[in-house]
Amino acid sequence: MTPVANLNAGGPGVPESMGKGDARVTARQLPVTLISGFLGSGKTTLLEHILKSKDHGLRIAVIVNDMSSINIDAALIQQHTVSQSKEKLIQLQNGCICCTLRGDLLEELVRLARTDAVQYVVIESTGISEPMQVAETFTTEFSAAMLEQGGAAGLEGSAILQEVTDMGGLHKVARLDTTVSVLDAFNIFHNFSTSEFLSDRYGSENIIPEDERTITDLMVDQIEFADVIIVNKIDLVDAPTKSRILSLVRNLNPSARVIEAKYSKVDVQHIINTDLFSFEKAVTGAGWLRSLHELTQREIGGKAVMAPKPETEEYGISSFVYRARKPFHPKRLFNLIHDKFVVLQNAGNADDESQAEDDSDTDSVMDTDLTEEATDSPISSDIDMEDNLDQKDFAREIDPAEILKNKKASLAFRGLLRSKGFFWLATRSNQHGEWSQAGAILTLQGGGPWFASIDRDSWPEDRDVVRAIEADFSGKWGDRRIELVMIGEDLDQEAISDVLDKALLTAPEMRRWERVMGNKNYTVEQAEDTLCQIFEDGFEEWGTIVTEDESEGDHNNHRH
Ligand SMILES: Nc1nc2c(ncn2[C@@H]2O[C@H](COP(=O)(O)OP(=O)(O)OP(=O)(O)O)[C@@H](O)[C@H]2O)c(=O)[nH]1
Repeated sequence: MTPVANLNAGGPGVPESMGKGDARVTARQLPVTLISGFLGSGKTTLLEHILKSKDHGLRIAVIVNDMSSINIDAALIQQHTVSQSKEKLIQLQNGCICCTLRGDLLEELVRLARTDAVQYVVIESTGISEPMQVAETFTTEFSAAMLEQGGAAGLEGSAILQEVTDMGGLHKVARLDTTVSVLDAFNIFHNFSTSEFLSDRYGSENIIPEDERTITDLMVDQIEFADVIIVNKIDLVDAPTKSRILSLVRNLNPSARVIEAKYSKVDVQHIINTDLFSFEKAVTGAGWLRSLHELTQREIGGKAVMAPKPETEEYGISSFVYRARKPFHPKRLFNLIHDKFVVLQNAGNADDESQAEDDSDTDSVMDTDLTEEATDSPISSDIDMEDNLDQKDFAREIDPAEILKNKKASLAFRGLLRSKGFFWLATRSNQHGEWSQAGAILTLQGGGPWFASIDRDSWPEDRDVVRAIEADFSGKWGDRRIELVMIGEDLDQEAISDVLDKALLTAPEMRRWERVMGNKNYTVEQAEDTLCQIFEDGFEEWGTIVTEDESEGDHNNHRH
């Protein structure tokens, strides 16, 4: 790395104190801008633009994955510094596949922070990384967890990890200032209508087998997480498409600064030293999801509905919240979604063995004598027989091309680009399900417990939080409910609500559900077993409930 002359005194990188006598103490926090974006979206073009720009007046160190891709001329090197690092996919214990910064990058950041040579760092992350996971690298918890698992994960540079942990985490020496996502305007809508996995597009040599992420999911992550979104290659789309894109991006991330660009030419002041990044904001989920709690009453289609404050309803992009205080019938939900979405279950927690066990468990439940509740009246009388599917149908595989066709042909779902929230399944009365759909891919997995199903002693202590929880309670079943935010183009709210309503328990089924849940002779397990016999449930097991404490820092577990 080349130290550079002409220090710009007084910039953000100037150390407050260099911790005399102890090389490990570093008082300054080196500000960092993290650039994400799909391959070919214009990240390298942006880096070159930043390096050439005189507007920031800073000496910047750029950390890239592939040095050959950046066209660095001698003049740029003189003013700045470029180093290379590789990100590496590792599997964390919680099953999450994280594209994280390797030890050598940590080392590089610590080293840069200790010198006066640079005042700012820009990291170009690979096209396949989720910015949230790179951002997590800047937390104390991450350094500690990585240190513990360093050996197993094959992580190099554990000496520096130890040092970073001792210092209290990377954030003591480096500060994430801004996260930027570069979007390729030409491809954005295409990326919403594909069922491709990353490995389909980028090949198995670049993507490890455990990586089950899809193109659409990754793009949505990159949009929803960013402080600044650069809609690049705007020259390649016509004016109406540009308006649709900007409207979609604003709906997906209302709090981001959205900038249109050609060849990534943006005012660098908008992406350097903005102080926009907040880890707290990032972990509480996408802006539009937070807006669940900032609802306004609006009139849509002649009906008064609660919906998030719309950023725009222009250009046909809009959003609304689907809500229900009844659970889904598992099989009817499955019938509704299985041929219109590629349904991924327990993403990142793939455990085929436990699934095999679960299957045998289900069989044994079916073989045992029905419990008292289940036998005291004919089960089928409450169920619409037309909806009955064989157990094996839950495992029916449909060609993704057919799924895409079906989704396009579905009045309810054809315009749906993104939906997210939580749901209540009749057979899983103590745990909420997490729903996240992006384009053709719908990911379903188990979340935390319903607060109504746990002792108040186990609730968070913070009064405001308790008040918020209580505000979600309604009637006998507490906070059990369905809340799904839908974002899309020319959304037919009535059609969506109608098909989802039809997947809920009917009134007689609900009475039956309530009888089982109200039966004091049942343990929790017996009640669930009984419900499983009444309402066929072939979805994969959700596994044990993750409590709020355990899931801290787990970006997938946005409860509110
Ligand atoms: N038409 C057009 N082309 C652009 C624009 N921005 C970048 N490009 C071109 O798109 C191609 C990819 O740009 P890069 O900057 O290399 O993209 P990247 O995101 O760094 O790509 P990877 O390094 O592969 O991840 C290059 O040929 C650029 O010249 C733009 O705004 N309009």
